[in-house]
Amino acid sequence: MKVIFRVLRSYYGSSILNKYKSSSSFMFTSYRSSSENTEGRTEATLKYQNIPSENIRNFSIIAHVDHGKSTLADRLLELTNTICIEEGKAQVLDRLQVEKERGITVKAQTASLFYKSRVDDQLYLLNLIDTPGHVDFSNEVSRSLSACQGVILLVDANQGVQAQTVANFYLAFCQNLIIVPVLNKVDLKNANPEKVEEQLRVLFDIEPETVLRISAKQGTGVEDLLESIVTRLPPPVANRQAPFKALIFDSWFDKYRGAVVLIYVQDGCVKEGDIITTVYSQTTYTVKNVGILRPTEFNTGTLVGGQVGFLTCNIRSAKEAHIGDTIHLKDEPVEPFPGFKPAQPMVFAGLFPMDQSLHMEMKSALERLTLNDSAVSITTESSPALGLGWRLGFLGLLHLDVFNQRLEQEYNAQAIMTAPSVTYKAKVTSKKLIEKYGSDEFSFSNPMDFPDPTFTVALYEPFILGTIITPDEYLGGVLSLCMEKRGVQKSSTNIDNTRIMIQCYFPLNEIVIDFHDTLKSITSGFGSFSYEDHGYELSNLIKLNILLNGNVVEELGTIVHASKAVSLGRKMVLKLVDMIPRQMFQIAIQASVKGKIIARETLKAYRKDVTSKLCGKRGGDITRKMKLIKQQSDAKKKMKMVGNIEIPRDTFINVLKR
Ligand SMILES: Nc1nc2c(ncn2[C@@H]2O[C@H](COP(=O)(O)OP(=O)(O)OP(=O)(O)O)[C@@H](O)[C@H]2O)c(=O)[nH]1
Repeated sequence: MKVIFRVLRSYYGSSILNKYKSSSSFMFTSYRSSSENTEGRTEATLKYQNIPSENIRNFSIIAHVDHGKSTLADRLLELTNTICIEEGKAQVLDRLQVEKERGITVKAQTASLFYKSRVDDQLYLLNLIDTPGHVDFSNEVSRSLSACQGVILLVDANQGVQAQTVANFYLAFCQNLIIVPVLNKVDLKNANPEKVEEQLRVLFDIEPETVLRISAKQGTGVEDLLESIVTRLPPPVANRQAPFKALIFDSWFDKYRGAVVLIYVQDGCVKEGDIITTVYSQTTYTVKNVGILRPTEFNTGTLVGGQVGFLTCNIRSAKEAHIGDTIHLKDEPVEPFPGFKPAQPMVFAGLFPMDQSLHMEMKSALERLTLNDSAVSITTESSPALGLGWRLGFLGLLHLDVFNQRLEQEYNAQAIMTAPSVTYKAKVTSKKLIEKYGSDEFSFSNPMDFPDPTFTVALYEPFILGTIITPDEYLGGVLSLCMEKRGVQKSSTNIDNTRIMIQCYFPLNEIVIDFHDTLKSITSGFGSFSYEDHGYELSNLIKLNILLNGNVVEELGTIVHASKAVSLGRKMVLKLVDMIPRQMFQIAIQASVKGKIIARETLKAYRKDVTSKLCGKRGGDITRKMKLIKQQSDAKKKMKMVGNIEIPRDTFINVLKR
């Protein structure tokens, strides 16, 4: 997936560069204070290349959302004189507008820092990869980790271990990375480092004496952390004499230079002008630029074993820059890296232009945005009510929301996004469907593709394993919420004397819309949630249809578990009565399952004569009459005719919102 929010690099580039005027007294002062000076650059480049792989540390900071990763990254960049942060301008690695507005990291960013150890007086190259904390972007985390030998596990000393801390710990642990546990925000009045150390001991077997305490905001303890990175994390294992072998672990699109790929060089060396081949796509390119990120691009002309940096080679489509692919020199093949599990979209939604005449503009905006976000899946879709559009697949709701916001902010594209749904699977006996899908088992996410029950052998829905951490006092409310969402408890663990961790299996459909928000509100903001995929399970699913005056409205159909059909049907017809404007005839609004009506409301007839109020004194003014009729006809454009019934376009989305 390539949410390449980094296209914005070009927007922020110059201002960031200005910000980075360093007042360093460190060994790179010469090149930074004279960064335009070729001699200075060459000297710096040489020093950079001469760093042996034993003096390189590739690491990530992993943590629950808001525990301070980006603030710590700022502090590390500042302390190593990589940048000079102006007051009030924090989180320099969060560059996208959405990141700045929402205060969250969406896209992992990389920065190379030079650090002179106080202990052995040697120069180290530290490659820091900042990662997003939200569960929707965990594929960014696991990708970043593949270029690392160790991680800093950052935990807020006030909030303690949260659900995403657990998920991230296991991601790093399963990749055999060395973990440096760090408690952040120790400056806070309510910080309780001893208690959080105990949680780390209970949950992860981490000895309290190995835990560092810092305040990323104030800088306390961050120098000791830099020293620990050098002493506790291992260097990469690299053979610079072997043939060149590198892993692509990230990429973004630059309209002038094509895809810019981030690589981890395991062996050998690559330089500008080299001819390289990618193993997966079997394409050959000439290397144009090679360098490191500080955190903006700094050309070094070469990258050697153990290093992390960028490379451009005129890759015209981000799809060619396959994440997880291996690069080698042409005619010098190597054993490829195992690669990554591709990002699996979990949540789907239809996207339609507000105005069908803007279809082409929307198409081009989508193409550009999905180039930079390869986790978004896209297929075309058409709906009689909403026109031509697309069906998009996202990693989660936040991903969907961020995508929608970026589409509007960066491409000025006004879209209607339908209510999110998940992908179901069906096993059928219908010859027509077997022919259509090429198998008796197929996946579908659109209720319009729900197979006829007469020819359906089985239906399956996606499940997840959810981890919830909550203070004890909210346990009752949390368990009721889990039951309401069809959760089945797997385990519960007391992580200290006030908090508990519960693991439950849930149908993804139940948690996709508002689970996280409800959990936050019933736990007064103290509960946290993260989830991982748990495959498909057999489920008693049915299709709920909505009928207007006896005609089924396909766009209002939805897939639901049989146990919830009646309550959902009731809720939908009640909402529709409020949403559909009264018309000149009575409308029967019904919900049905397998042809049986399960809920009904009636919308009374009403004729709106917009000119009636013009009777009386000003009744004869024709221009005013025309104006009102025009206003009414403009409003009608926002309506959709279904049979002879007018429905406001946004009804299709709002009725399914819970
Ligand atoms: N008091 C105090 N506040 C801190 C400290 N470190 C970070 N914060 C604050 O905590 C909030 C979250 O910090 P971020 O650095 O954005 O957290 P993050 O982990 O990068 O968040 P995501 O990118 O959304 O995952 C910000 O308001 C910071 O100013 C600290 O050491 N002390």
